[in-house]
Amino acid sequence: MTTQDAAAEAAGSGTTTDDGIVVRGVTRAFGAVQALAGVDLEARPGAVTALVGPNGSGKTTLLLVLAGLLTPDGGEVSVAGHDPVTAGPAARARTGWMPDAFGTWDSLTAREVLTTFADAYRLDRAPSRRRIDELLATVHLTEYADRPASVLSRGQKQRLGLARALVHDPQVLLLDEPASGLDPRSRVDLRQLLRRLADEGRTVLVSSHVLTELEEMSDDAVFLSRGRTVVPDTSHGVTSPGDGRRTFHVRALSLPALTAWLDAAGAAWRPDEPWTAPTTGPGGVLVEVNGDEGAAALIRDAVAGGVPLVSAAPAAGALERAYLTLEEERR
Ligand SMILES: Nc1ncnc2c1ncn2[C@@H]1O[C@H](COP(=O)(O)OP(=O)(O)OP(=O)(O)O)[C@@H](O)[C@H]1O
Repeated sequence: MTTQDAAAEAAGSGTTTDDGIVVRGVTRAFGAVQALAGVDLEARPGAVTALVGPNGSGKTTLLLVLAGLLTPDGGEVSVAGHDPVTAGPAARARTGWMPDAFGTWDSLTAREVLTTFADAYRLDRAPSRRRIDELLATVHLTEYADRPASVLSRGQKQRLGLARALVHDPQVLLLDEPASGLDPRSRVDLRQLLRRLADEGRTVLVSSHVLTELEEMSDDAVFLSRGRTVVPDTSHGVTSPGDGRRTFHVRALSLPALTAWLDAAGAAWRPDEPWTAPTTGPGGVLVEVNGDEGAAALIRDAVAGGVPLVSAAPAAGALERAYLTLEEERR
């Protein structure tokens, strides 16, 4: 069985294999502040899982626990099949960690920074040298490979931090606000890279406040509020995270033709905005589909059925709407 097969099987069965992340009832306090108050989370291989929550909800604390950099007070954690506390070296060997701000040693070159980490992971020198060259190219820092890290801009340091997280070819990637400081082109590159890593069967857990960006790259979402996992109110049409269903915005030259076809096909749809009067012209609706395959089937069948489709794309804003249903103030 390939990694992808295993990932598909895990996704299909709703269980997480040893290549994913499982968190059960994890707690962690800092003095009187209960940063994690019982977090449950599963992130599956082959998927990008978004970690979403207001300031102070515990995202960084949770990622530090998963990276083995902070010991939880209680609960169970498994990262790529290992407990980061009791099997730290084994867990860290399979985990790539990218903090929200990557501190480098300014006197080292970009290449030396990566070589230092490769050495710390006890990787063989020759293959790791090749891998470091590839990673520097992947994050568009080849030009800076032999220049001191002190000359790197904030965004370039972030990209070096991403390469650092990947240096030992980890199964699980933990990224805390990876896009902060990145320019638009680098953000697109990051999205595509994370998508590719997930498609290769890796487990990617990424926290960000930029929900539109998370929406474009994530398959599942986990919401944190006051140190707990919460399930947002999905009664207003927000796609439930983790169930593989997605909302697509579908537009056609004739709204009546589109809705009549959707009704006949038994598809679940709703207006994309309040309708004040029946329209006979062009328009769009939001349709629930079962993953990308469901979307592809919908588009194919609608076109075959004579619906004059104009566009069909993942609906923006579902994560944001889910987020806004969380009844929590920032702390
Ligand atoms: N080292 C620490 N000492 C004391 N309190 C801490 C420490 N680290 C985190 N906290 C507290 O724990 C809570 C959770 O913080 P955390 O950084 O995990 O939140 P977050 O969701 O990552 O927030 P943000 O979105 O602002 O990055 C906050 O109330 C924070 O003040």
